[in-house]
Amino acid sequence: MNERILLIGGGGHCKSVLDSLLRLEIYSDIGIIDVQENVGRNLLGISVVGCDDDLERLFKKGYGNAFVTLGSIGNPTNRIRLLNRITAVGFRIPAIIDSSAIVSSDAQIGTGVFIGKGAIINAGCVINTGVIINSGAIIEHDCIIGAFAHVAPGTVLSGGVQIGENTHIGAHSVIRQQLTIGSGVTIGIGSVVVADIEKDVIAYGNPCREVRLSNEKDKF
Ligand SMILES: CC(=O)SCCNC(=O)CCNC(=O)[C@H](O)C(C)(C)COP(=O)(O)OP(=O)(O)OC[C@H]1O[C@@H](n2cnc3c(N)ncnc32)[C@H](O)[C@@H]1OP(=O)(O)O
Repeated sequence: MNERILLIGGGGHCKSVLDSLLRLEIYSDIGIIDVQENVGRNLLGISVVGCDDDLERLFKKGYGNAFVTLGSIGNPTNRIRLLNRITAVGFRIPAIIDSSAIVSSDAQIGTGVFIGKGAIINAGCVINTGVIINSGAIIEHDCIIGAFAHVAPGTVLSGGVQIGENTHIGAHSVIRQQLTIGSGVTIGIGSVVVADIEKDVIAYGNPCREVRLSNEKDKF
């Protein structure tokens, strides 16, 4: 346990990732990157050691790993920007999987992926770069989750579901087997999805219906 890691973004999602990380006991030194006014504060006993402008300096100081801990509900633009930034600096970017999650050895997990407490990823799944599989989500066999998607807590993806890039699946939703949900979609909390959903829409309800197109106002 002699590796050091920076967590990029010190809000609520960081707290979840940090809690998982502390239980894993992989890293000897964890630092948080946040806005300038938060430098010196701490989260779960871990210090905010700098802001975005300090990344190069901290990399040279020996923080070899970094992980984006900014959350998103619908628009992952900032998560993508930060992942590109830490990649450019040269950090190694791990996947972080909570010790209580069950992940099939037959699943492929990309870099920068977070898998939260009690989540299940079954055989044949592909979880692409920067995806968040949040607490208690069940991703059944052969699902493919596009980069930077967020599957919120308690969601159930039946077998063979495909989720597009940047899509948010609202907490406690259920998706019928073999369906495809496009990229840039937000599915509302508690939805029951029984048909494919096209890209760039907001959809919710039981049965889940496309309500309107995604636009900048909607993507919060
Ligand atoms: C760890 C974490 O916390 S992860 C985050 C988990 N959270 C989520 O996943 C939240 C996802 N977001 C949602 O579900 C949101 O409700 C959205 C994106 C679907 C809609 O948000 P908004 O556009 O702000 O909708 P708003 O709250 O104004 O509601 C508009 C209407 O839609 C209805 N509505 C909103 N969401 C839903 C939903 N999920 N199911 C059914 N109806 C809904 C509202 O009741 C309202 O109806 P009305 O016009 O008859 O009063």
